[in-house]
Amino acid sequence: MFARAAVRALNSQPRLFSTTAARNTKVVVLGAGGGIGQPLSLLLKTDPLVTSLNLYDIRGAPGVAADVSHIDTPSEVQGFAADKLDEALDGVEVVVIPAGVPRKPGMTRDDLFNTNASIVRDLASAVGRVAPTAHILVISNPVNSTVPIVASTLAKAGVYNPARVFGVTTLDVVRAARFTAGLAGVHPNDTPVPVIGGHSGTTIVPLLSQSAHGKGIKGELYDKLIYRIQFGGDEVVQAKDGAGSATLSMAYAGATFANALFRGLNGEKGVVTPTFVESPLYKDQGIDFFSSNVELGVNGVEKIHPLGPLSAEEEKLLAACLPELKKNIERGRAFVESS
Ligand SMILES: NC(=O)c1ccc[n+]([C@@H]2O[C@H](COP(=O)([O-])OP(=O)(O)OC[C@H]3O[C@@H](n4cnc5c(N)ncnc54)[C@H](O)[C@@H]3O)[C@@H](O)[C@H]2O)c1
Ligand SMILES: O=C(O)C[C@H](O)C(=O)O
Repeated sequence: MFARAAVRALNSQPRLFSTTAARNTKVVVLGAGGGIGQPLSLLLKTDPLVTSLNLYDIRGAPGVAADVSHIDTPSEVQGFAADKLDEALDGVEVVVIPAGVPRKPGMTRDDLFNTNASIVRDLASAVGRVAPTAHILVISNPVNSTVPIVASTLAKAGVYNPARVFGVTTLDVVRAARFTAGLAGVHPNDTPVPVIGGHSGTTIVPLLSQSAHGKGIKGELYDKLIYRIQFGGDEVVQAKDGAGSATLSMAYAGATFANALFRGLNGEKGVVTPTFVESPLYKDQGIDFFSSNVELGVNGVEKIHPLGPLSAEEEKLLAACLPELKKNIERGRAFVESS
């Protein structure tokens, strides 16, 4: 069904579904009945590295599971109703969380905080209790705050391992490659663009200077491309006109990142992609979470790569990113502390 790309080296564009060998991976999707959850569950069902797929939501997961389970791939699918969260988490190695409300036109991701913070905290708390060694992939917005919420919730329970908590920023990487390829007139596979920082507006920092085809884009075209990558989410929110935000491209991005993690857990070397994790890069400025190229391995986060050389424009983008990111992270942390 999907082109199987060869093992990707540093800075190459991650693709669905690269794999080198079979592996048993038990995965759960929390929020599987939603706009992202449904197509993401479909894609995970077709991932050859997934052997068991549990689908949980406060509504609709058993129906989605019955549907997806008919797809003729080897993995076993089970659906879990609202009161069966612990059963859904039992024995899982990877937890993917797209649960929570999406934006409507005029809203920022931060406007979702009041609803999604407690959803994510409560799910993280259940993961900490039932599957404390699982890897957690956070999709629910605002990612800049929900990842610190997951980390602080697990820390409170005494089970936090920073190598196992990931904010999924792959959609920014997917958009950067697609938009840059469109301008350069080349294939997106040939235009990987590292995207660093966080996942909202100006905290999204694309490093076009590190992209073979991006580095030649200058002036007004450069400004427009950066804006489009940073505010790609708004483009979809406006086009959907009140019916939500990106779901299909996000499902693709989520399945792509999950596959990269499965490959790392499988022992494959050189699996490198940007993700929002606890990071030493800006800790000296009080910023404990940051997205950058991360090597994924058998323990989750294997190595956080240095950013590499930045252009003068990128230094400016980063200067605008850091204070906003710091605020978002602190908001997430404070929420758990006061819970
Ligand atoms: N990280 C990213 O790049 C990215 C991209 C797109 C969307 N998102 C975010 O993903 C989230 C989901 O978006 P969507 O379009 O799928 O929304 P949606 O409303 O279509 O689906 C959300 C699902 O979560 C479920 N849910 C709510 N509370 C739950 C709980 N406590 N436990 C389990 N399930 C629960 C709902 O029943 C619903 O089925 C939003 O917060 C959105 O902003 C993130
Ligand atoms: O824009 C949104 O609210 C959803 C998501 O974060 C996106 O980037 O599409």
